[in-house]
Amino acid sequence: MDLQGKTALSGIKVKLHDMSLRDGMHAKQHQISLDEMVSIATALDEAGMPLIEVTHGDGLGGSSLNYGFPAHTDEEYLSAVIPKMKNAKISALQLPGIGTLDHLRMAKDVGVSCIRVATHCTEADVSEQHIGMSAKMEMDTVGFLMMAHMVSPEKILEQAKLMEHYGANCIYMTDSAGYMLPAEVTEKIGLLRSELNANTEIGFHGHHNLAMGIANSLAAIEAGAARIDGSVAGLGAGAGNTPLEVFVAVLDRMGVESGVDLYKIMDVAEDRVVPIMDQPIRLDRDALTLGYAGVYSSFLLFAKRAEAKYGIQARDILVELGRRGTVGGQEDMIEDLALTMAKEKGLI
Ligand SMILES: C[C@H](O)CC(=O)C(=O)O
Ligand SMILES: [Mn+2]
Repeated sequence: MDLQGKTALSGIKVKLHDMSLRDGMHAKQHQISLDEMVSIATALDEAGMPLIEVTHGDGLGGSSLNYGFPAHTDEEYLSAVIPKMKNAKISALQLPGIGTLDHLRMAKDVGVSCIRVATHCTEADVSEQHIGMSAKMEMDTVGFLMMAHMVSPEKILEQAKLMEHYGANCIYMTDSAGYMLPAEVTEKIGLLRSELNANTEIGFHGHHNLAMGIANSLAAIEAGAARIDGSVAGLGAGAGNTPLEVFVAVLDRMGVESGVDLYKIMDVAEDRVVPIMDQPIRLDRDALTLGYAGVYSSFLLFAKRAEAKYGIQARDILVELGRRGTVGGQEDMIEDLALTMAKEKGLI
């Protein structure tokens, strides 16, 4: 049975980038074992996934009281996975201020091919050193602008141009809160595509907090994005990332070439990723609140833990975090806020 119809995207090629073993680390409180990492990464490689990200959820050097201590160091994870890859390239995320240039050198030494330097969407200027060094080491160098719903298309473009100028060969527009609707993705990616250098690739990283992961990723491709992030079975922060096995099925139906085998990636989801989940990745009321209120997806488990500790509903904490315009890096404010709210309510 021919399941494909001809669509406006037929024949387009897109590069998928798996986040299960990096963004998924948030959902696993950074406790994925080495065996689980290797088992999922080798199955993804076998399925034809071209790029796989591996590190602490908050990138190289994320291991800390603020972000959470992982089961293993980044170097241990990377050194376990990279030698097992037949075709897939491994990327590492790096947030300046968390990851250092020494982490970057370590990543290069153990065989990481792609460095993604992430900053808040108004702070690209802090990425100059990291992007510059990664480009100098001739790595695939990506600038990753987080919480991109908080600013105008023109601001995103201004920040993207800085990253491009520092040496990034690809710029990501990142919907960290899963807040965006397709029209916003179209506008922002479209502006980047028309104004950045023609040989600079554009990427999109979505979260599924309003169930828009697939629709937003399609809008991004239509507007000119060549790389799309997602994670198998959606294993990622909040309601997870764009679920890759679903996205591959949709791309197949649309005639878009991803090079990923649909049945094999379905099996990775079912047989390897779902069994390691601590809780089902689903749009519960708290994950939905992230998307509705525009809150950083990694805050979800922090808010749930604060609810358990102080008796304030995670939803109320998240709404207040959104109202205050908090961004990644302010994880310590969550407990502080819950404590204040509990005192105001006379709970403690
Ligand atoms: C450090 C964050 O988890 C990066 C990311 O995946 C996002 O902003 O979304
Ligand atoms: Mn993310």
